[in-house]
Amino acid sequence: MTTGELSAEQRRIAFLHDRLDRERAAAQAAFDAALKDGHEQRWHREVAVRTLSEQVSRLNVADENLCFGRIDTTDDRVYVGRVGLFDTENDYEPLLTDWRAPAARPFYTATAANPEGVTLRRHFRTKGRHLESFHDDELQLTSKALLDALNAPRSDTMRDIVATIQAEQDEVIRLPQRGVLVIEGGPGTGKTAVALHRVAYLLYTQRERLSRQGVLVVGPNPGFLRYIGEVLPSLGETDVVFATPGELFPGVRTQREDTPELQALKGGLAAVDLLVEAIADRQEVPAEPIPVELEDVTVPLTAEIAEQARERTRNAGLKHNEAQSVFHAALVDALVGPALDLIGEDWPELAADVRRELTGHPDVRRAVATLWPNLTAFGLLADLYDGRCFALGYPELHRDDPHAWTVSDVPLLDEAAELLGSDGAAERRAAEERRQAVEYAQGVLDVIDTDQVMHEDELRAVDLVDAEWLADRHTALDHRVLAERAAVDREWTYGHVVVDEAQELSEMDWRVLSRRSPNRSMTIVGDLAQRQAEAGVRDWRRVLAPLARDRWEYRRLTVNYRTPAEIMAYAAATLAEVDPTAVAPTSVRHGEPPLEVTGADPESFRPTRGTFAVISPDGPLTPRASKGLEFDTVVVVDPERMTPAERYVALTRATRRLVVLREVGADNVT
Ligand SMILES: Nc1ncnc2c1ncn2[C@@H]1O[C@H](COP(=O)(O)OP(=O)(O)OP(=O)(O)O)[C@@H](O)[C@H]1O
Repeated sequence: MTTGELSAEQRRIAFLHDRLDRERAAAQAAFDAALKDGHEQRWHREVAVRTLSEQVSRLNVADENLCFGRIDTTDDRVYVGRVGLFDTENDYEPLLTDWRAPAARPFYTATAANPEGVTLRRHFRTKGRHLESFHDDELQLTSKALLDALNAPRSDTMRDIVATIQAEQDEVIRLPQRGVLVIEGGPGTGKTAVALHRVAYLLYTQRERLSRQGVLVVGPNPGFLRYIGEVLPSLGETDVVFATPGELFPGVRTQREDTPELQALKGGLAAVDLLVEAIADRQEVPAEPIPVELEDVTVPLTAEIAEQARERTRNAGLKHNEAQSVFHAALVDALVGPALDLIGEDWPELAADVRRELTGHPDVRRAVATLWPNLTAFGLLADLYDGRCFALGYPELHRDDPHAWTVSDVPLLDEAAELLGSDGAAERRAAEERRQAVEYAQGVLDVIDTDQVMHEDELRAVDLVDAEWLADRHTALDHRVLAERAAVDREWTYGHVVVDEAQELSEMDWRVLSRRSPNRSMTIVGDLAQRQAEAGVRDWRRVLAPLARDRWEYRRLTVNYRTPAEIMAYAAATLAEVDPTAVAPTSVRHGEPPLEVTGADPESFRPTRGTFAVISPDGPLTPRASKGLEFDTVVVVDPERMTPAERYVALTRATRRLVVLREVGADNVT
């Protein structure tokens, strides 16, 4: 690196920052103008405001590490960065190429064996707008830039890896979005990083469609979602919904986890049959006849009559709630004959009169509400856990507070909602929202109409549009952020779904996800050797067969970017306990061997620099909660009290130093 070359590159980078500033100023000015624009129709203005504000935020995050690389081929030079910048005065020549664009690809994939025409690959190290240094690699696999990135101390949140994506990762990131993609790899192979960069890549290539439907990223717990939450915004992407499996049913608050046995029971496919039974159990026949007091006679609604109506209704094959009106009609049908017998007279209109009286009769309505009640998913499950489970032969489902929802209840709630069908609440809510929208629109039109004194031949707003039409336009452009709209709508379907730590999900969880992704465009990320949940995945094929039939691809990542080789070698014995045939990923870095100590205070290992965690079966960070996370220094307390899979996860969280601590009392663990 000569001084002349460095200053030439410095000038280039300063020039790119200057361009970025100009583009940002132009986007900001257009955004301000769109906000103030009173002439443009409201919905056009709102679309413009939204698009421009997204553009401004995308350009805002590009300041840090704007340009991080350059590739030269025999006839071209490409600067690679976080966003694309173009020379508007020169036929839109690219000045900086977005890392996701095809032209940037050789930056990640060229190797000495397969240079793809690349004669030079240069990595820049910048601080703010200043270029501190650069280095050229000889297209070797582990470049200095990668090692610098991996050796840097970690922070509380994961960072993006755009500057150092490796070839095997790049291939996965850019795979076309067809069907389901499973990415498997050992600890630290960058599965999470790759899945998130893949989301950014898909949003770049299909922004229009994906930002309308949104992308859902499912992670194991809120701590993990906080840890990965900054990666996509740092890449300028915000239309992404993050959720844990326990948050996938709108309105549920999960307070705890079930025992492993209950998780297995609730997570297996047999739970669908259990719910079907529980619903059937709510379609009752009366123990004692229910009197229906007609004007002239009292007809007993007997068990036989109810049974007859129930069979007819069940044969109609509708969902429970949607079948309630069928049951009502069937019950009336079944009551007409006995009523006529009791009246003991017969004239042509009598049957029709009796039928009319029965149909509107409050006793019949009340009987319908008892024998075939309208049910919510919450109501069905709470009633099951409260006591009905005994009669159904599942006493273990009983709990004192039936409303204390657990994470494994969530797929049951979703399945129940699916089986029950609409209870009418959503329709009633939608009708009320619609009524309010029309009322509001009418108010707007009234104001416009009275505000302006017009000549009588002039067309007025109310001559051109009516409140219904205006309300339609308003509803079509619902500008709540996508995450807010999706979170409250159980039937929301996403353009793409990413599932991280996917090995933990039960068969019932997969059914929920398949309902959120009817086009089955999914990226599934996991490692079977790290599975801790009893009801989790043991074989990808078993999960994927009902989900995607044969429309899925499988890719494996093989290089460990987190854990030094010495720590991986130590964890190998545990991996063999989990699965003797499993192969550990190859670490890129070396470091110190793990330290084994007995009876010390875990806090005494807290380093002066970098992140630190104590992973213990008693917490505060349990092996389960440490899934997917990493820390510079990790103390693993009493690994023998962990299952092999828990121990494997705990031992592979350290980026630098691992201490294995035995025989400390729980009191010592803070
Ligand atoms: N190409 C890369 N350049 C720089 N850092 C990388 C690269 N690939 C992965 N890393 C880093 O390696 C670490 C591990 O990555 P990540 O958490 O995505 O792995 P994982 O496969 O999901 O691990 P686990 O299965 O243990 O959860 C992270 O700090 C990530 O930023």
